[in-house]
Amino acid sequence: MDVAFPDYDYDTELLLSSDQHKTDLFLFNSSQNLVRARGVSQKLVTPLSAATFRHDVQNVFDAEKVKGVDNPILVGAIPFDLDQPCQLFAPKWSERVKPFSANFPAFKDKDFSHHITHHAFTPDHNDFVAMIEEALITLRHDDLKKIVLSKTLEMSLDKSVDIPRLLTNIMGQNPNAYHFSVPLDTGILIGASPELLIRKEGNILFSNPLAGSAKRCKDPQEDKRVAQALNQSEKDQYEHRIVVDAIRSALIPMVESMKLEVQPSLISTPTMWHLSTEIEAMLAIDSSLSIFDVIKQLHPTPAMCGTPTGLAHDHIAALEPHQRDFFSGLVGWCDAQGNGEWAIAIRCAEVASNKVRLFAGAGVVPDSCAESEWRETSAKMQTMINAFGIKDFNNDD
Ligand SMILES: C=C(O[C@@H]1C=C(C(=O)O)C=C[C@H]1O)C(=O)O
Repeated sequence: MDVAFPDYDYDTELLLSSDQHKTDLFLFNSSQNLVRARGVSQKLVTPLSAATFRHDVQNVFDAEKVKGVDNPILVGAIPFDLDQPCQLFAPKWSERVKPFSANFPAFKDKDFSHHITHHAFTPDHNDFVAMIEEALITLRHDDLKKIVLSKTLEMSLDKSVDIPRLLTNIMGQNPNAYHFSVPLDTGILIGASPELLIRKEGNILFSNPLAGSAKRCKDPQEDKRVAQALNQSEKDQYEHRIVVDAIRSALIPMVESMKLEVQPSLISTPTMWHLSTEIEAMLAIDSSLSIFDVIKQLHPTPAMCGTPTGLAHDHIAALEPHQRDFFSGLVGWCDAQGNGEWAIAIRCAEVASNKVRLFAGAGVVPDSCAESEWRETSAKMQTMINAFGIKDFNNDD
């Protein structure tokens, strides 16, 4: 396939080379940075919640510096549950360059397609509805205010997935997303997330939480109506406010100042509308906080978990029949100065040869409807279904 990357003085052959299928190639692309890394110099699996985490990170960076790496980085994935092991690594080779420009060409690789030979939702449609209804009872009688519940779709495909082509297609179909391809022990975590938990550059923090969603429509007028309805939906505004309030409260003790929009704005992906709030905050100039310290205070936000966090976490463990692992966790990178960028691992797939697992979650508040949440999660999965070029599958069933 012939793809031109404008304003990009880089060897795209190498970027999208077939080496991507090797389990040691990492990519993270945002509007600010393109980080690529290859080869594992040191692994770091310490859970973020462990008392030794900060120390272990420092040891990795110190050892890299001894090896002669001037500005070492750590890249990889952090699980949804911070008590579980991370999969981070200091790469043998890495670079952080200008990202693909905003002119990144939207395109679709029409010849890239897959057929599903077997699939299974966990929970299935009936069990999902029962799970949401159980959550709704708890929401009405407990201190729980919001909970995010999810489903997974496991698929066997007719052929092994060509990861570089999948990544190209993901980027072409979702030009404004956070693109990532992260090697895990069990496969490759790859996707186009619309949501940034945190970016840190010096003492400036930036977060862009999303919550409140609607499926986009093909008809432009209907699509506009859907967006307006989302903007005016009290249920979705409430769902969104919970997330923004939680992030603001977590940041306040750490920062000197903060700027955020009073009202959320509407953003769209090719498949979804979302309510979005941009939050910018300044740490004290002499702050020694690293991006991991900030993540520990923020993650999981009520966009991925619920509120109050601990209670929502316990209910998720009790209600969801599957393990989330890295889904709704974080993917990104961090340097030795504590800067970095971590997107939320959603609209993504875990791929191992021809086996694929998708995931989608939705925020549940007292006014939620179980069937609507099933449809919302199906619509969210469509990002990756489209990226794989899967056409003969109605994921709403
Ligand atoms: C959990 C997902 O999405 C999250 C949940 C949203 C919601 O409940 O409205 C919106 C965006 C994300 O914060 C997902 O895509 O799987």
